[in-house]
Amino acid sequence: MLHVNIKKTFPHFLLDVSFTAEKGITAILGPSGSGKSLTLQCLAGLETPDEGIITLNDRPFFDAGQRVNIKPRERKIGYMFQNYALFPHLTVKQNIAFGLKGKPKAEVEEKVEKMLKNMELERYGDRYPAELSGGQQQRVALARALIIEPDVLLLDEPLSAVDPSMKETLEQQLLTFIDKHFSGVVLLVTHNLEEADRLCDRWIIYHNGSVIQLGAKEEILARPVNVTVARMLGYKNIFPVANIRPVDQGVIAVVGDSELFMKATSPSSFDFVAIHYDHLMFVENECVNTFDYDIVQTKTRMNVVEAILETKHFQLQVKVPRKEWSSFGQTKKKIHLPPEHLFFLEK
Ligand SMILES: Nc1ncnc2c1ncn2[C@@H]1O[C@H](COP(=O)(O)OP(=O)(O)OP(=O)(O)O)[C@@H](O)[C@H]1O
Repeated sequence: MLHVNIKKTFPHFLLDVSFTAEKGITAILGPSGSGKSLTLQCLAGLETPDEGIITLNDRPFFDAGQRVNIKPRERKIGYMFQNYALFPHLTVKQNIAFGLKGKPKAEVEEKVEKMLKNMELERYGDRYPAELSGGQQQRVALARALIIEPDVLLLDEPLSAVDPSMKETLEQQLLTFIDKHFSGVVLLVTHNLEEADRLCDRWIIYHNGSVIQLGAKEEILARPVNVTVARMLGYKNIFPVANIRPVDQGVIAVVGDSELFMKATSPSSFDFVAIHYDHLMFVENECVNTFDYDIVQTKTRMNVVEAILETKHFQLQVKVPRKEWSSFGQTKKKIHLPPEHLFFLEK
């Protein structure tokens, strides 16, 4: 298990993060400038934290208190940089061998040959990066990171430079090659929610140099801890709560001049109530949390309709498959907010 608890101060930025990561791929997800790459650099030993510790299975890489700071090479951390950062003047073989500098020639050659085979690059060893496709460059970068037989693999925005038409293929390819040839801790930095969703089951959410939520992806998606995380995850239906009162089997939240029944316990503090658009339901009959609506706006994207609905009390944003929209959304004119899917959010 990788254990990270570090602080690093710059004149205009404070990184103060604590998390653990186990075998498998964990996403570090957050907006630009939130400290994701800086964390990877501290892990790899390219930046030195001011305070804290970094350990892998209790082996310290860094411990400010004990004055431990293991050299980058000795940490056995594979690092795939943003945009791959391949050396343009070196061949594929030389790029892959880069991390083995100082090792006996025969050992280097043997390892490079094996890596070329593993990454299906046998025919490209003597080419230069500019003579490769995007997918081949990606595999060279992965080979260069894996050749040191790392215990931890760091991937910094591995798909950000990829042409959108190739993204899905290269994403799948990356996943396949990692699955086949690496079994340790992988940290994947991204600011792309869909990418994190497809590649990782565990997420660490960054904001302004701090971890604001971490855990299983499904739990984070279902229950973001605050409005910042909720907005990052694409929640649009977030309403300020004026007051709450406990009732039988739940809580009533006063939202504007309306009341919403929630299957929840009274929180100690509350600012907003939220619901994911997946949980909104078009209905015909009147029941609790059911509102008539007018359609204010619709946008059709591929097979999905995004619509803004206006009830007497608030606007709701829905996203439904086109088929469902034509059979329900346009005709039923009542929307239901299921009490079990409404939850409280803090600022
Ligand atoms: N060596 C440095 N000196 C001063 N400030 C730095 C240094 N390295 C990073 N920072 C600052 O730390 C902050 C976080 O940078 P970082 O590159 O980690 O962000 P990020 O989340 O990876 O962003 P992006 O997604 O855009 O790559 C930024 O405000 C950056 O300016």
